[in-house]
Amino acid sequence: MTLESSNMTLKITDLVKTFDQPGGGRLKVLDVANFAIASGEQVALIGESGGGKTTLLHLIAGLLTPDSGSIRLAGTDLTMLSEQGRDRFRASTIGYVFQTFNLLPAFTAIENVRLGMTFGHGRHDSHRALELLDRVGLADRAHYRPAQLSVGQQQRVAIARALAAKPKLLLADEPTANVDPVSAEAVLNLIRQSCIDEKLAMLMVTHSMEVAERFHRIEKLDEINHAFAHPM
Ligand SMILES: Nc1ncnc2c1ncn2[C@@H]1O[C@H](COP(=O)(O)OP(=O)(O)OP(=O)(O)O)[C@@H](O)[C@H]1O
Repeated sequence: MTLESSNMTLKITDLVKTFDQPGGGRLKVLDVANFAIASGEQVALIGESGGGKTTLLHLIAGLLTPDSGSIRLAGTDLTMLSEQGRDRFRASTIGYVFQTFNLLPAFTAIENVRLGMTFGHGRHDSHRALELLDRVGLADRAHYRPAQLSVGQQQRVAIARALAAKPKLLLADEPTANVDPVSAEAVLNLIRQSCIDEKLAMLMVTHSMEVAERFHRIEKLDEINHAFAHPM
């Protein structure tokens, strides 16, 4: 492994992704020659609606597979793994914060956080789960279910869950889109500080230039993606 690649948490090369179109034919959504994130680096991803930002995050998370190209994450090429292998790798290597939180409604805050560890660590570590809830300011809400929490609190639980398995890369897809402006500020600061504390690299999709400007680097998808709106 070269010095350069050892310092990279993520390295994407010649990535192509197409989708079947409902009316027939395929749409090439992504064609990215090179994209990398260094360890500990915080990158904001901006781009037009429908430009392929979520698709890129899903490929990095191994939730989708590319048509061609490679996605190296913490030294492993995702495209070489089976679906089961990708699931296991994702659980231990990636934290994902969604726009819609995706908490399980029947479980309490601490149970939701512990669920983030189930596959990653193969065990439930209640001490770390409580520590994470404490970090997001919700130690006193550990036994509340999502419906008993405010929207901003729910997103903070989701952040704690994303950190639970000690991942190497945090993916966040417009994590502040559904919270009020005051909570959005708190959620954003929390994600960024948590990544520093946990020595995590981060890729966050945002529509806000004001938010993006606080990151180490801004990546404009439309500039690195040569497939933008390219019907085949
Ligand atoms: N499963 C799918 N089947 C067919 N087309 C898809 C599928 N998923 C996404 N697409 C298409 O891929 C393109 C990119 O979608 P994607 O959700 O990645 O965009 P985005 O940049 O995240 O958009 P937004 O900012 O609006 O959330 C869109 O044109 C969409 O219609």
